[in-house]
Amino acid sequence: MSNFSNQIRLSSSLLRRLKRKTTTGNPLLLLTRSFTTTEGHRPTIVHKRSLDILHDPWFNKGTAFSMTERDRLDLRGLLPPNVMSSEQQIERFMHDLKRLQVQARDGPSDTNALAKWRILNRLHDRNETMYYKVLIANIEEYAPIVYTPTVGLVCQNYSGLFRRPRGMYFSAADRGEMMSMVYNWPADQVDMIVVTDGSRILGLGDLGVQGIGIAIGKLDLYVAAAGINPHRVLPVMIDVGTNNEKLLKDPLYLGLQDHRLEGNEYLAVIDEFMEAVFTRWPNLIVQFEDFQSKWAFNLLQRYRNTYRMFNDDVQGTAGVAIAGLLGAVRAQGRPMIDFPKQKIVVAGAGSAGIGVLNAARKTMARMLGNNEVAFESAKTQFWVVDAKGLITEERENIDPDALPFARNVKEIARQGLCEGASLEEVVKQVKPDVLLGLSAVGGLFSKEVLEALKGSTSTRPAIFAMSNPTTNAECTPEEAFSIVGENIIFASGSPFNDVNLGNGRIGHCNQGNNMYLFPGIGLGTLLSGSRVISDGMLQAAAECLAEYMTEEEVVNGIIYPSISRIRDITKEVAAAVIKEAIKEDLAEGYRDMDARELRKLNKEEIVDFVKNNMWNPEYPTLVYRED
Ligand SMILES: NC(=O)C1=CN([C@@H]2O[C@H](COP(=O)(O)OP(=O)(O)OC[C@H]3O[C@@H](n4cnc5c(N)ncnc54)[C@H](O)[C@@H]3O)[C@@H](O)[C@H]2O)C=CC1
Ligand SMILES: CC(=O)C(=O)O
Ligand SMILES: [Mg+2]
Repeated sequence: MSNFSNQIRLSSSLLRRLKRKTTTGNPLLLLTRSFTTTEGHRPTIVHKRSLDILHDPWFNKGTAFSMTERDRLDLRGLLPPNVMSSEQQIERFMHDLKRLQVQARDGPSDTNALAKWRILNRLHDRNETMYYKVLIANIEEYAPIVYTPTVGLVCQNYSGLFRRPRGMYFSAADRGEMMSMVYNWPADQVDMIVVTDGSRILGLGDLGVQGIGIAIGKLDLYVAAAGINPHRVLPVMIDVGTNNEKLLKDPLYLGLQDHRLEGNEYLAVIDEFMEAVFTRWPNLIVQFEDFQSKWAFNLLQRYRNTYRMFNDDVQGTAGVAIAGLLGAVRAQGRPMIDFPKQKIVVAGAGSAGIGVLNAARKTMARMLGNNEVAFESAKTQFWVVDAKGLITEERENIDPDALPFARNVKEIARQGLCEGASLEEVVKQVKPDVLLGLSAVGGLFSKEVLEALKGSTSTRPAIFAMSNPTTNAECTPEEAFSIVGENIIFASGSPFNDVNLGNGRIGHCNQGNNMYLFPGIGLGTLLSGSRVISDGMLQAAAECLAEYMTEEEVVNGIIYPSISRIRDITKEVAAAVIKEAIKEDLAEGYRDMDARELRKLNKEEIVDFVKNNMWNPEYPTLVYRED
């Protein structure tokens, strides 16, 4: 049946209902309006009324319910009589929120930030559409509140902040029950799950069940940046215990007070969860977030060829780093193809560091001819330093994931280095083009390390202090610009203000965070209908981000877009992911757009297809129907 005749059918049932319920307003006027309704404004059918609607953030519009809708949904008398526009609602809300900012002193991570999070969270609880409208319109200001750095503070304080539950909790105590309990979630369709086991939340370590905050924050960006419908996202916490002794002793801790499951017992819980969610929602995409490194790689290999899933810390971070590293090459006035000549020191060999190293090595190898020799030679561009210093082949009990990057001892001796050499020593001897931190150690790029970087052979040394949240950044932009020099390229994982270099010049602080990629990877995968997320799709996402920046921007030290452009870059990234899925013959299509139709689209049409499928925070017309 065409949309138009659908509308007629709806309209006549609407008319019957209006005749029964409406005491004011002209039903015919409403009927006429619904005749002109377009596809995008089709009414939303709801199966609840009255207070149940007002208490449901998915459907609630608060004071913006029109009088006819109040009658239709039995809301008359349950709201103050003045009907507000959504603009007026937001004006009132923002007035309240802005009052807090007056005394804010220390930037986004001070205590006012937590108060702002509370206010925003309360809005999310009562009116989801309005919440996302506020977030999207003010993304630059509130991304640091719903995401890093404040989300870290929220996770640390989650037991105290907990009011209404959001998302689902699967615990070790639910073994054998997950296949049925997954049906407790009210939505018949879920597109995106972000799941964590809370074992490594940002750089804050094991926060157990409190890690749910990061899944919620990431999904906020899925809605705000990628336009994933908020009714179809699900934050998940898998509580397999915690090894955080403080939480184990805290009587107010909300999670299981046992040590973490290990080995096969752990795997059995994650396996059961994956099977349950993909059984109920076969078209789902699952993003793994903030799993400690020992499980991050293992689970990625275990599931990536079977399920639509990816690990954001390993794969999303890698793509963002590659885009930034290519930007840094361009900023030196060199073509991207010169990337394989860069000397890169990486501090941190966990899930994020190793993910970046593998992806950077592959990118270099591709540029050098994409063969075994190129792959071997590319690895000599990296020096990896972890908690025990420079990693060489002499390292005892070396982590297998770090092994490919262990330096040859003889070769390193010629550079005046040895196993376990300090970061300062490595930087001094290597004179790298890039110093990249994913160590979770705040201040690791000390004055001495930054002084050593002054000896870099690059015309524009690049510093990536990517650890989160703010206090875990390896250095601040002020430290970097003042010690290494004004010509550097700087990026940090959490937002910092740009640095005033005097004489009207600005030291640009880029935010090098996987938020520029994961929403587009998820959206592109969803709309392509690919059943897996291939390396090629991830590479396409990274290249799209790299190419998004203009020559003028990179020359000025701007290697990532401003957060205010996150919805636009996400649309482009999603389109690039779809294009690659089509190229690799992985695309199976989405809804009416089957694989054959998808293959016919040109680049611009793919971008339009993405744009048309992004959810916008507009109130839909609600129509009640009994179950
Ligand atoms: N900006 C972004 O988009 C992202 C940032 N991250 C950040 O990266 C950090 C690390 O994450 P993971 O790799 O998963 O953690 P992890 O705990 O698995 O790895 C940390 C690594 O740092 C090393 N390390 C510790 N102390 C060190 C020191 N003094 N010198 C050199 N290395 C040292 C450890 O040995 C380990 O190899 C976290 O702070 C996280 O927030 C992670 C993903 C994305
Ligand atoms: C950004 C992110 O995913 C992290 O810090 O873990
Ligand atoms: Mg993460």
